[in-house]
This record gives sequence, C-alpha cells and structure tokens, in this order.
Amino acid sequence: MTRVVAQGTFDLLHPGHVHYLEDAATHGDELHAIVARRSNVTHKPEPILCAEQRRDMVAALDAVDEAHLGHPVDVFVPIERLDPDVIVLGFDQHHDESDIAGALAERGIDCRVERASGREPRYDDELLSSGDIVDRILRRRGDD
Ligand SMILES: Cc1cc2nc3c(=O)[nH]c(=O)nc-3n(C[C@H](O)[C@H](O)[C@H](O)COP(=O)(O)O)c2cc1C
Ligand SMILES: Nc1ncnc2c1ncn2[C@@H]1O[C@H](COP(=O)(O)OP(=O)(O)OP(=O)(O)O)[C@@H](O)[C@H]1O
Repeated sequence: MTRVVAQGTFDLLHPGHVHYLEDAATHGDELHAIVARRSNVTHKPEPILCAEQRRDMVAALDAVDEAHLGHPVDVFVPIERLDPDVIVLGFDQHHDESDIAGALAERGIDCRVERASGREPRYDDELLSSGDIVDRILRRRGDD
C-alpha cells in the first residue's frame, strides 16, 4: 500500500485543484490531502473560507481518501503521523523539493518528494486560480 500526501490551501475549489489531486492519487494507492491553516498561508492573500470548510470540500472529491486539517505551527507533524511514502507537490508550489527532502531526512521520515503536472485551461474563460476567481467577483460585483 503506497500512501501519498498532497497539500495546499484549496480555497474556492476549481478544476486545477481536482487535476492536482487526481494526478497525486496516481502516485500511489491511498491519497491523503492536508489543508493549510489560514495562519500558514503567508505567500498570498488569506483564504476566504475557513479551514474546516476547505477540508470538507477536498474530502468530498473522488481522488481523495482522507482530508486533514494542517497543523497550525509545525507542518511536519501531520507528515510524521501519516508516514507517507510519497509527497506530491503542486506544479507551481513555491516549496523546494530538496529542502523538503532534507527536513524529512532530519526527522527520519523515509518519503520521496515528487511534483504533479499542471492543467491547461480546456474552455474559453476557464478560471484555474482561486485568486483569479476572487478578482473576477470583485470586478463584476464592483460594477453593480
Ligand atoms: C509537506 C508539506 C506539509 C504541509 N503541512 C501543512 C500543515 O500541516 N499545516 C499547514 O497549515 N500548512 C501545511 N503546509 C503548507 C501549505 O500547504 C502550503 O505551504 C501553502 O500555504 C499552501 O500552498 P498553495 O500555494 O498551494 O495554496 C505543508 C506544506 C508541505 C510542503
Ligand atoms: N491549473 C492548475 N493545474 C494543476 N494544479 C493546480 C492548478 N491550479 C492550482 N493547482 C494546484 O492546486 C494546489 C492548491 O492550489 P492553491 O490552493 O494554491 O490554489 P490556487 O488556485 O493556485 O491559488 P491562487 O490562485 O490563490 O494562488 C497547488 O498545489 C496548485 O499547484
């Protein structure tokens, strides 16, 4: 049984998230998704939705076996508990594979780090970014 972990903010779900999680699931037999806490989302505007709602939506996706709230302080606590064989990063996530591999080795966790592919838009006007969805809402509602 190969256990895979994927992680992200997953605010306002869109087909890019589904693509990431479906790709991650192909790296093993069982996919666990970790949902970032608001306090750890520091590289972009904070999520609109609370962590529990984001977790429940991710858990409802077919590709995901279990979704978990991330740890508020030490992001390696859920990894130690889940003890995955593979961590699959999103295609554009800012994390460095070798930094994560180093942190895993320091903690004695035997786990590969891989990267998912990206999804190209399939439809005219398809939005594959939570930030772009928020921007569109603000633009359209701002016009009302
Ligand atoms: C291996 C790994 C484990 C993570 N675990 C957690 C966690 O337990 N809690 C948390 O708040 N963020 C965790 N994160 C961080 C966020 O998921 C991530 O850095 C970011 O804030 C969301 O990325 P996004 O740009 O894909 O939305 C983890 C990141 C990695 C790479
Ligand atoms: N178009 C896409 N194709 C594949 N994966 C995607 C795509 N968009 C997002 N993802 C992946 O989904 C995961 C979680 O994404 P995240 O929650 O950061 O959403 P986002 O929509 O990219 O955010 P934002 O637009 O606000 O930066 C990330 O690993 C990201 O790489």
